[in-house]
Formats: sequence, structure tokens, C-alpha cells
Amino acid sequence: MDNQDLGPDAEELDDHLKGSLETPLRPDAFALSDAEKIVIIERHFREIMHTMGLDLTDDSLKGTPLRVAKMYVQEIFSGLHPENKPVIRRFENKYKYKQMLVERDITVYSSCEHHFVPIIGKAHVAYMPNEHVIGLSKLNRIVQYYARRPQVQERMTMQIANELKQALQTENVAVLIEADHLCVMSRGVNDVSSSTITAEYSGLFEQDQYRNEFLNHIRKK
Ligand SMILES: Nc1nc2c(ncn2[C@@H]2O[C@H](COP(=O)(O)OP(=O)(O)OP(=O)(O)O)[C@@H](O)[C@H]2O)c(=O)[nH]1
Ligand SMILES: [Zn+2]
Repeated sequence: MDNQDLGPDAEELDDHLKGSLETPLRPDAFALSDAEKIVIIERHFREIMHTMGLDLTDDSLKGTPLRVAKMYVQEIFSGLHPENKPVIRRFENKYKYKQMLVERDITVYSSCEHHFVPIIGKAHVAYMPNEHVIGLSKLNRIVQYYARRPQVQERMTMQIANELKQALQTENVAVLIEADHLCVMSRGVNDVSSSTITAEYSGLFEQDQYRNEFLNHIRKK
């Protein structure tokens, strides 16, 4: 039998899995400057509003295309641009702190990549340090950076976990996100009571003892 009939080999699968952690971007995603992107998005959004029959000479509406374009590029999708990635300075773990550090209730404001409506929730992250620690606010900043993209919650969870592992140089990382998807709440199935929980546990957090300690910490109010 031809090798190709056997499907992807382990290496290919590995590459595929690594690839799927990345937000799908075109190779030339950064060919345009932010200012150029804003001009083009403004033009297209004007066209969308015009097509919907809205009067773009109206005082309240005429600034909307530019407002939306700036909001996309500079705010809610700013995490698409690697230059907006937070700079994380590692500090030596001088105090030899080896226990769990939990940063809970980090605000998540993201956007569903299928419908471009908000995903709103909380992220809880934890790590057990090796030789390094990072500033607490950097944990929030990492969450925000990956949230400010068109997202699915599973990928956002994995991207945050991966970034924490790299920043902290440890596998001992946990991420749990609980979020409301406006695409589920305000349209389609119109369910306002369901919410979505995703989690990634690695290193020591794969063990029940540490995972449960983390879950207990985030449940306490
Ligand atoms: N796995 C996953 N699915 C998501 C996420 N956000 C939105 N979705 C789902 O993506 C799916 C898109 O499916 P489609 O059937 O193409 O879209 P649709 O016709 O608008 O579906 P309905 O929402 O059921 O009306 C929907 O079921 C959404 O609920 C997410 O973060 N993760
Ligand atoms: Zn959606």
C-alpha cells in the first residue's frame, strides 16, 4: 500500500497540532500598517452599513465606519499583531517560592471568530515556579493579548497556557476560562443561561492533588 494511504505520520500530526494552536493568519498579514488597515476597514464597513440601508449622512452614524475600524485594529483585535505582545521580564525566584501562585478572576473580553460578537468571562491561571517568577500584572496582560483576537475559547485557553509555560520556563501551568458567548446568548440558540468552561493543565497540574488545590482556590470567594 502507498504510504500516503496511511494518513499523516506522527511528525506531521505533531506539526499540525502545533500549527492549530496559532490563530490562522495569512502569510502577508502584516504587510499593511495599522493606519492602512483602518482606511480599508472603514471603507468596507461603510459599504456594509450602506447596504443595510443606513443613512450615512446622519450625524450619529457618519462616524461609525471609522469608529469601528479603529476599534478593530487598535482595541478589540489588537492581539493579532505580535508587536502588541506584552514584554515579560523574568525575575529570579530568589525567595525559592515553590508553591502554587493563582491569579483568579482575570477579565476576559474576546470576540467569537464565527460571528464577531463578544465572548465575556473570567480566566483563572496558576503556576508553580522553577527558577523564575514574573510580575503579577503580566499574567493579566498575557490573557488580554490572546483575548484581543477573533477566537474560539479552546484555542485561547491553549495559547495562554503555552505563553505562560514559555514566559515562566515551567510546564507547571493551569488555565481555566469560564465565559459567556454572545453568539449563543443573543442570537441562534438564544440561551442566556449556559456558559462555557475550558481548561488546560500541564506538568504538576496533571496530578489530582494540584489540580484540586487550584480548583479550590478559584472556587473560594
Ligand atoms: N467549539 C467552539 N464553538 C464555538 C465557540 N464560539 C462559538 N462557537 C460555535 O461555533 C458554531 C458555528 O457553527 P455554524 O453552524 O457554522 O454557525 P450558526 O449557523 O450561526 O450556528 P448557531 O449558532 O447554532 O445558529 C456555533 O455552534 C457556535 O456556537 C467556541 O469558542 N468554541
Ligand atoms: Zn459565535
